Amino acid sequence: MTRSKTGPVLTASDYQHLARELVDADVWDFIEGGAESERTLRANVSAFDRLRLRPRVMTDVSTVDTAVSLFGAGHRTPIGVGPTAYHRLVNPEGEVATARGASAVGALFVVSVFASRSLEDIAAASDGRLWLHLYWFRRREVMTGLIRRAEDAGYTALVLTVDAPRIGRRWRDMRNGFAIGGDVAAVNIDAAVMALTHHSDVGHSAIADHAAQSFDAAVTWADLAWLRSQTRLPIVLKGILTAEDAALAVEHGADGVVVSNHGGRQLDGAVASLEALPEVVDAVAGAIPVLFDGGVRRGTDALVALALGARMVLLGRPPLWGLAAGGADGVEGLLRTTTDELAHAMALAGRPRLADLDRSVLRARPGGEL
Ligand SMILES: Cc1cc2nc3c(=O)[nH]c(=O)nc-3n(C[C@H](O)[C@H](O)[C@H](O)COP(=O)(O)O)c2cc1C
Ligand SMILES: CC(C)CC(=O)C(=O)O
Repeated sequence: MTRSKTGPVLTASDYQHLARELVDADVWDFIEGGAESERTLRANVSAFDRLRLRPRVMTDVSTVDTAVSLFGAGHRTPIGVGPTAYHRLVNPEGEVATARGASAVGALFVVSVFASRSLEDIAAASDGRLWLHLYWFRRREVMTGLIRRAEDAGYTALVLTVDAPRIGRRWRDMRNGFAIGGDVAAVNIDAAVMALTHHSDVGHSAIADHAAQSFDAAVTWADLAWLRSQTRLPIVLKGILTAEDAALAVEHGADGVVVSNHGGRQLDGAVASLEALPEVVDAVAGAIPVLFDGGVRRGTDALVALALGARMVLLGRPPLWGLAAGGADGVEGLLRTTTDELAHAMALAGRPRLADLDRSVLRARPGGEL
């Protein structure tokens, strides 16, 4: 077990405290921060406090099964690593260490298009549960090149993030003049395309300036047909928060959606992820899997999202805390801890299989709503 100066590392919050000591202040702000006044960032976490669990008893919980399959592939836990950019900001091995940690627990790892290690090196370190995340670049050949490489390296799905036609106004990054430091880079994309990300200018976020230059903000639902024509891999849309968009995603042939507000980093004031989950699940009505991210910090949070209809839960910041605190072992420890907490909660809630998790597990606190 990992130990810190103050005792054993038992929870995601313990990893967070360890990581904070080790990460440069501007990088810490980049990781922890959200858009503008960070209302949505806070709401993502506090939304879980409004629900209570309704445990059932005497249901034989002698074995608890957390295995789940998606698009024909098995995962040992429904808790995966969501796409986050530039893992080398917190550990020299970067995404290669993350892949090793995720593989050790049989968890999905969604690799960011802004990964700081090559897609091929990450694949070589993984036991194969990898998806590739994409933004929609103005230069579509950047996307097609990445898709070919991901297919060749054995990535099994694409995650297109649709909530970032531009990057949210992240005041911390703007004040810090945050830019990506010299020896860290988005190595899977042509350096000329990424040049602006290294340009520090107080009052500006370099990653926001880069996105304004290179992301295609004109994309509409009709464009999805082009992406569909480029690959046979399942396409999952990340950043869906409404029933309307969930229905459009199904109509336009998406293979899955991720209910997400990008960890409160895009539209400040947007609905908390957890609040949006029921309407998206209802609108999709079982047609495609619904995944979830935002504010999951404990196994019981994952249990709540799964009970509301998520098939899988992704973590954004917590794996970065694990990676900063302990490299591959830290990622493994963080994911194992959170999965163990989930299994424990399933046993004590009297629901030993993921299929047993439904809305009957939950009730709103008095005065609240589901
Ligand atoms: C440092 C950092 C980098 C991120 N990079 C990306 C990214 O490249 N693409 C993306 O779709 N989402 C990105 N996200 C958002 C996460 O995928 C995820 O939606 C969010 O962090 C989930 O919330 P959580 O941190 O509360 O778990 C990033 C988040 C953080 C904290
Ligand atoms: C480099 C950024 C554009 C990655 C991202 O999506 C984020 O920081 O939230």
